[in-house]
Parts: sequence; structure tokens; C-alpha cells
Amino acid sequence: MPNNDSTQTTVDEILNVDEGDSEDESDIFEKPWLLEIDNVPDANRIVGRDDHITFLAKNLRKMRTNSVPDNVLEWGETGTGKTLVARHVCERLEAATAGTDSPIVTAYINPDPISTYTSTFRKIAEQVNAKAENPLDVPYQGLSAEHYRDQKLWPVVQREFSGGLVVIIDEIDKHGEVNEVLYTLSRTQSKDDVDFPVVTIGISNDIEFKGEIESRVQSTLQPEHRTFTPYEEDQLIAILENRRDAFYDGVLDDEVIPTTAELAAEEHGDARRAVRLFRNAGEIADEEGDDIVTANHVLEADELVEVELFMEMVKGTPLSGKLLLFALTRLDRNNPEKEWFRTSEIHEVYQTVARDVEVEPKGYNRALELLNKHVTTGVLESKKKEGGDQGKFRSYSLQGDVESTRTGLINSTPELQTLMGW
Ligand SMILES: Nc1ncnc2c1ncn2[C@@H]1O[C@H](COP(=O)(O)OP(=O)(O)OP(=O)(O)O)[C@@H](O)[C@H]1O
Repeated sequence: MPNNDSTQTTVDEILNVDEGDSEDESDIFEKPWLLEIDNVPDANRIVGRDDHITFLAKNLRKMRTNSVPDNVLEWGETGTGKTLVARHVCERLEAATAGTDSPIVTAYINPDPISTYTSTFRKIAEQVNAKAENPLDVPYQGLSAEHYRDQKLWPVVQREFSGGLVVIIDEIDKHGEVNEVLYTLSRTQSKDDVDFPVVTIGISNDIEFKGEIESRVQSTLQPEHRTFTPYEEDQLIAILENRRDAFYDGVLDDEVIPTTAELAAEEHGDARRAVRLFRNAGEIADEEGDDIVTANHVLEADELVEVELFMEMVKGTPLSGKLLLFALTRLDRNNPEKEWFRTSEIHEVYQTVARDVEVEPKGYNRALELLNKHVTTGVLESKKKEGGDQGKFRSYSLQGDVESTRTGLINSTPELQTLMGW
């Protein structure tokens, strides 16, 4: 028998926990949670959004004085602070009214294309009940939309949160049944059994979606529209400076924050990208065992961020949807002079890719459906084109760069890892 003593010692060392040891001990990050994207920073870390915060606070304050607040729709590019402003003010509002005669409750919904009216009211009911003193049980499935809404939501708000309900719906353009949801929320106060205010804050980075809100919804919602402009480079620097304490003192090289801000400013002044880059640069330094985070780590992180964003966008996509994207990366790479590819071209290459990974390829119509889904989630762009004799046809183009799309696909799809080369 081989002598396992040294292995034994190593395992014991790993398993041993001394007081003060924490999981994922890092020489770089002191407060890593400050750089989590979902983290809502304290007021003193928020930069340049005072007007939006004040507007929203004044508007929601009306809930406390029996006047009617406006519903709000926030528009602006990704990472311009729309969600942050809404969540920050709602958190403060809940805190300010907790323990009063009229507490206010807020819910935050982040939908996807398969979100339905029922799933949305279930989620709102779940969140409201989770904050209630005497919550009702909200089962994950099995109830109708009306049951979730009329039996599990309104009575709890009525009983425990007489100050009213604020619902934040992020990315309204991604929601499968958003018109129905907005219509219900905006009409609720005219119903007999509801005598508390219900306010909706909808968020979107797709300004064209404004036109897709049905007119009956527009006229009951009567939203106040707020536009968020991209951050300037110096604002991005300030945002990062305000979270410098995520890192241990002295580990950030002087160039890190300016380089991160510069890269994020190139990408339409996107604070989400800036925060992500900042965190990833630290993680890379950590993994490489470096004591100092440098601008080079930021540049490495820049490539990773593309891949990470892409992987988030294709999360939940069926295998055939990913194989279609893979086919498009192959076309893109092999035709450097072209940017747009027709459905039939993509479908043809996709059939080869599918067979290579031993999957039965889907037919043309299903492929078209899957490609269009990628357009909704922002992975692809599409356009219709007059093709002379061939009538109208649709073409697609990748939104991100081809290298990161491919890396993201391979990382998230085990089946594709066997395919070498383009
Ligand atoms: N003014 C700001 N001050 C400090 N941090 C900010 C600011 N704006 C955005 N951030 C940070 O950037 C990240 C993204 O912000 P947020 O989610 O609010 O963007 P968004 O406009 O809602 O984007 P999306 O449309 O993609 O949802 C978050 O981590 C947030 O904390």
C-alpha cells in the first residue's frame, strides 16, 4: 500500500478551520459584495442621479398623504442606474413607513420572455407575503392568476400594508404578457375591494418598446416618463472610487480605476460594465496569485466580461438555439466581408453542426422561431430585406463580437466542446 500520509496532511489542512477563517479567503477583496451587480449601494455611494431620486421620492411620498402618485416608466441604456434608483427609493420608502399606521410594501420583478401574467402575480404575492407578519402560503404552482392576485395578494396588502404597494417591473420589454400586467396594476384602484394605492415603476432599455404599450394601457397607466442618460467617464470614475473599499487598502494600482472607466465609457457609459470589469479584474489578480491589481488585469477582464454577458443572455436557451448561434459564428468567421446572413444560410450550416454533435436538426420554421428569440434577448439583430425575385427574406447578424460569442457558446454548451476549429 502506498503511504498516504502527505495527502492526508493536505486534506486535513484544507478541512481545518481556524477562528476568523472565511470561505473564499482573498488577499484582494475585503468587501466583495459591494461589487455584486444586484447590490443596492448606500446613498453615499450613488453618483449623479439626485434628480431622478428626488423625483421618485417626491412622487411616492404622495402615497403617504392620500394623493395619487404617478406611475413611472424609466428609459435609458443598460447600466445607467434605472434599477438602482427605483430599488434605492423603494427600500427607503419601506424603511420610512415600517412601524407606522400605513406601511408601504414594494416588490421587484425581473421578467424573461416566458414570464406570464400568472407567474408575475405569483411572484408579487410571494414577495409581499414574505414581508408580511402573518403571511399566506403562496404555492409555486396550481393556482389561477386570479387566485394569486385576488386571494393571495390584495387581501395581504389590505390587511398589513395599508399604505399601498409599489411594483418595480424591470425590463418590461422582455415580459411575455406585460400589457396585461400593467393594465391590471393601473386599474386596481378603481376596483371596489382595493382601497390602497398601487404604483408601477416600469424599466426598459428599449425605447422602441414605448410604441408597443397598448393604448388602453397607456391611458389607464398615464405614466410619467423618465430618461436616464449614459454616464460620462468622470462619473464612472466617481462610481468606482466610491466602491474602492471593496478592495483591501493598497492593492489597486493607480491606473485601474481610470482604465476601467475609460473602457466602460466607450460602451455608452455603462456603470454595470464598469462595476463588472472592476470586480473581474480583481478576481483575475486573485486567481493569478498577484498582490496588486493592475491595468493589465482590467484588459484581461474586458474580454471575459463580453463572454459573461453573452452567457447570461443565452442562459436557458435550448441546445438547438445554441447550435444555430454556433452556425452563425462559423458563417461570420468564414465570410469576413459579410455581416448579415439569411435564415436559409444559417439553417444549412446549423444542420451540419447538429449532425456533428449527433443531434437531430430542427426544421426551418423552428430555426426561424429560435433565431427570432435571440433577437428578443439582444443576442442577434435582424432585418427584413427585399430580395428581388426571391421575395422578402430575413437576415441576422451577431450583436457581440464573434470570438466572445463563440467562447461563451462553448463554455455554456458541453456538446460543443467536442467541436474543434471553426
Ligand atoms: N449612479 C450610480 N452610482 C453608483 N452605482 C451605480 C450608479 N448607476 C449604476 N450603478 C451600478 O451599476 C450597476 C448597474 O446599474 P442598474 O442595474 O441600475 O442599471 P440599469 O440602468 O437598470 O440597467 P439595465 O437596463 O441593464 O437593467 C449596478 O451595480 C449599480 O449599482
